[in-house]
Formats: sequence, structure tokens, C-alpha cells
Amino acid sequence: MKTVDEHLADILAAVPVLPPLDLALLEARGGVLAEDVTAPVPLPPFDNSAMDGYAVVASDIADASAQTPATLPVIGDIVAGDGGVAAIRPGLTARIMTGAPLPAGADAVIPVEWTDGGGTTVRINRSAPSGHYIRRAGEDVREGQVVASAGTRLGATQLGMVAAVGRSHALVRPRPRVVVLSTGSELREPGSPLAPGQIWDSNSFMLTAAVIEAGGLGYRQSTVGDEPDKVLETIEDQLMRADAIVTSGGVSMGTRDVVKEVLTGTGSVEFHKVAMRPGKPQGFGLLHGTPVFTLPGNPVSAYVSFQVFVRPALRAMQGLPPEPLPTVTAVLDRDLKSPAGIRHHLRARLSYGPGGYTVSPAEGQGSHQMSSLASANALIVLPEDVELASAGSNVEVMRLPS
Ligand SMILES: Nc1nc2c(c(=O)[nH]1)N[C@H]1C(S)=C(S)[C@@H](COP(=O)(O)OP(=O)(O)OC[C@H]3O[C@@H](n4cnc5c(N)ncnc54)[C@H](O)[C@@H]3O)O[C@H]1N2
Ligand code: MOO
Repeated sequence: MKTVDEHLADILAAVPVLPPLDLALLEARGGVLAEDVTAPVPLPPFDNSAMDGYAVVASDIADASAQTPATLPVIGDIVAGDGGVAAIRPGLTARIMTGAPLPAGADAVIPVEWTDGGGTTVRINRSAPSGHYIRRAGEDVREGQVVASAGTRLGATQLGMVAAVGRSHALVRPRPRVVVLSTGSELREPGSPLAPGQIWDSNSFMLTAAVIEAGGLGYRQSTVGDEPDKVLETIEDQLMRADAIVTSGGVSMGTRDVVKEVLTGTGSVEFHKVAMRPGKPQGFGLLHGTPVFTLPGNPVSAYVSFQVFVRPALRAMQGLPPEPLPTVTAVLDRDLKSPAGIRHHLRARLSYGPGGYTVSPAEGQGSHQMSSLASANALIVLPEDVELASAGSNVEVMRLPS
């Protein structure tokens, strides 16, 4: 049997890094920058007002107070988006809105709340120092500054930053397109009736959603039965549009384990027993250069296999470190046994309280028991050398995406 670490290392050594694409910003979301993005101009590009109010020469209002307000003529309005605004001279003011360019000569902005709001003359009843409520050019970003560096995943805030420096496109390693395929003649589409011996396909929905949660583009393919030609044909058809393929089912020891049958010896695909529970039977390899992950059919086995092997591989394909899901140390609330030599992943509820994290394993740990997976928020990971974890001891717990 291979260890989990050996199998993951083989996968990570084999998966290709996706070539960069120049994508429009919203298509680039979730992509990983393959270039440094720099600012062609400073941000803000010009001195501007931080408040709705009046642009003044601070020395004009140095003695202003509620008792002795300063009264100044208002020479005009400056709104955000105004191009060139005339200067003001000492003794004058201009009404100004947030984000509007500061007129030359002004060195402070007085918020409207400190005034009577006048349109032709204004009474200002507080003083303010030079620079008050002025946002200076370049105080956010300097011209030429790198605002998002290569290797950064473009989430909402990074996309906003790239747009703020005027870029409509970015060069990114895109989200991998992952086709998900369930195999098994017993499978029916949810929404259709079941005949005896049939079940509804849940894996392809779960795994497609897991791909999306992991930052990929998930494409669910309808299920295929246990016909070898059909399974191979479907996988080969999907290679055209996929950066990776994930299948579930048909990889164990049965007489109709069709995925194993058709992919053994195809491309570099190999099947192994991996020393983990759940998820012992695994297959992986490249087919015409595309990674194919053949996960076991038991739903919990398929899900755990995805998180342990596929998720890090998808990250590696975008040039990101193949980090596992985040783990925390938690206090176990009961004794747990684990077979020697196996890495054991147990569905559990992780909670946080005054004493830190505690974790409680679920009752049903069979690899067909979806209900305990769906109500779990974490997996307790018992390493290969642990046969007993006692109540009150510390264990490593992998948090599941939520
Ligand atoms: N003699 C042996 N039998 C089995 C072994 C073994 O080592 N020797 N390993 C067991 C383990 S562990 C696992 S895990 C499963 C893996 O089996 P397969 O990958 O071949 O999966 P199937 O036989 O197709 O299905 C297993 C189970 O899961 C249900 N299933 C499959 N696909 C779906 C789906 N899309 N949605 C919901 N449920 C699905 C299927 O109906 C079966 O109940 O093999 C053990 N056997
Ligand atoms: O190893 Mo299987 O994946 O436990 O049920």
C-alpha cells in the first residue's frame, strides 16, 4: 500500500501548471496573477476633498468659532468628476464634494456640518489646520508601485485594486476547469424515480461543488453506467474542455469496476491502495497530458479523497502552494481507536469555547454515511502511528470549507 504522502507527492509531481491567459477582470476572478500589476499613475491621481463642504485657505478661518464665525463668499461648486477647477484666492471659498479635485490655492476643507451651508456666502464656525480633510495625490499608491504581485489569487479586493489602477485585463493562471463524472449503473438523476436497486447520484453534485469551493470551475457531467466503451468515450470527450477530470466509482475490486478496467494502462493512469480511511482505492494519472483523478464511489471516500488529493493538486495547477485544508489542534471529547498503519479521517464537529477548541467525532463513520459528513464541519486526522487517541488528548483537526 502507498502512504497518503507518497500518493500526494506523485500527484503533485505530475500535475501541469496551467499556462497564463490574459483575461477580462471578472473572468480573471479566482485566477492567480502571472505578472506584477503596477500603478501607471499615483492614487489618488490628484489632491481631493475627503468631505462634502467648503475648500478654504486655512489662515482665513484661523479665528472662526461659533461666537465669531468667518463669513466668506462662495465662488462656485466643485463636484467629483470636474476636470479643471479654477483656483481660489485668499478670502474666497468654493463649495466642494467628496472626491472632487481641490482647487489650487485651497489648503483645507471644512465639512458642511461646521457651516450654515450657504450658497452665495457661507458662515464657518470652526477653524481647521492646513491639510484638513484633504486626500493627497499618491497617499494610497505611488506611481509605479506594485499593487498586486505575481502569485496572488485575485479575490474581490485584489480585483478591485487591479481595476483601481486602470487595468481591464490581467494575466492569470485561470481557475482550472474540472469535469466531474459519476459512474455506476445504479445511479439515477435526483428528481427522477428510483427502481429497486437504484440510488440517486450525489457524488457528482458534491464533487462539483467541492471543485468550486476549492477555486476551480466545476462542470458536472451526467452519470454513465458501467459500460466500458461509454465510460472511456465520455472521459475522452471531456478531455477537450477539461484541465482535470474527477471521476467517482468503479475503482475497487468488483467485477464491474469499470473505471479501473478502462483506464488501467491508459496514459499514465495507475490504481493503488492508499493507506487511508476512508478512500483506500485511488487512481491517478495523465491522459493526453490532462490529470485524471479516479476517486472511490462511496460518497464519504470520494469527498475525503477530494480534499486530501485533488484540492492541493488544483492549487498546484494554478502555481499556488499545495496547502492542505487548514488544521487546528483540538481536545478530543472521547476515546477513539484507529487501525495501525492507516491515516484515519473521522467526521466531527469542531467547536470553540473559553477553553479553546474541542472536537466530537460523529456517530456514523461508515464511508456510505453521508448524513454524518453533511453535519460535520471538520475531519479529525489520526496519523498512521496512532492506534488510540484518548478522551482529553489533543488531536489535529482539518476544517472543512463552509
Ligand atoms: N472486495 C473488496 N471490496 C471493496 C474494497 C476492497 O478493497 N475489496 N474496497 C471498498 C472500499 S474501501 C471502497 S471506498 C469501495 C470503492 O468502490 P468503487 O470505487 O468501486 O465504487 P462503487 O463500487 O462504484 O461504489 C461504491 C459505493 O458507492 C456508491 N456510489 C457510487 N457512486 C455514487 C454516486 N455518484 N452517488 C452516490 N453513491 C454512489 C455505490 O452505489 C456503492 O454503494 O469499494 C469497497 N469494496
Ligand atoms: O476506503 Mo473506502 O474509501 O473506506 O470506504
